[in-house]
Amino acid sequence: MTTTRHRPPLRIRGVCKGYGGRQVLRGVDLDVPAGTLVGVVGENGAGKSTLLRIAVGQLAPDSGTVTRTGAVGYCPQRAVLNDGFTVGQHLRLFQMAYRLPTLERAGELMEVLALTGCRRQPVGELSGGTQQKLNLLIALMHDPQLLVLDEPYQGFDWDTHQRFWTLAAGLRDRGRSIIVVSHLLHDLHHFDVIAQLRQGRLHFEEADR
Ligand SMILES: Nc1ncnc2c1ncn2[C@@H]1O[C@H](COP(=O)(O)OP(=O)(O)OP(=O)(O)O)[C@@H](O)[C@H]1O
Repeated sequence: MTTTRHRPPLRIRGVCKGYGGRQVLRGVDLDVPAGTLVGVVGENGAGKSTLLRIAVGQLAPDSGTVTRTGAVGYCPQRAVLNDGFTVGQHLRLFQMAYRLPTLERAGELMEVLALTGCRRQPVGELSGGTQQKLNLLIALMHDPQLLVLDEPYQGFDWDTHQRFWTLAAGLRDRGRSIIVVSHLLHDLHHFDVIAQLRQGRLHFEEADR
């Protein structure tokens, strides 16, 4: 019998999904245990974003099951931000949504991602890479158990890109479960497990670390 104690924070079993008769996912199984950094790779259109949207519950599968335990942080491929609100207003909005007593963790992440100077700027005036930093910060600021990150570092400069990986490794070492969609070959060594999406199924390899 599977008990909650042994269940990984994310378990996906037999997930299938198609759009208008075109089958994209054909029976995906995935466990993301605590303290694991999983990379999801695959060619354009393979279904990576579809899988992540199903993993967080934003999209329903046609069949199969998804079980999650604990809080989830989701960084979508395209930032869902309001151009007219400042960075600080976004933080306060999500502080309420996540019911956080303080913005202490958000402040630490602002430092790590070099966002501190942007607090009063409206999002519509930020560069694409800076908007993406905020998109990522919003996924992390409640310190969730499960992190589901869809190409989270698009548009980051090299320094921020490196800091992202240090941050992700630190979270993994604190027992968080992390999935990252990546297109970048030089990032693969950061993963504990690489899951390649091919013809609607995941093919796994242990990463060389
Ligand atoms: N809402 C939708 N309606 C119809 N087709 C869709 C929809 N969303 C995705 N698709 C199609 O499903 C397939 C998988 O898309 P998805 O975005 O999941 O792939 P991906 O692996 O994330 O691609 P990329 O690497 O380009 O981001 C693509 O052929 C895409 O056109």
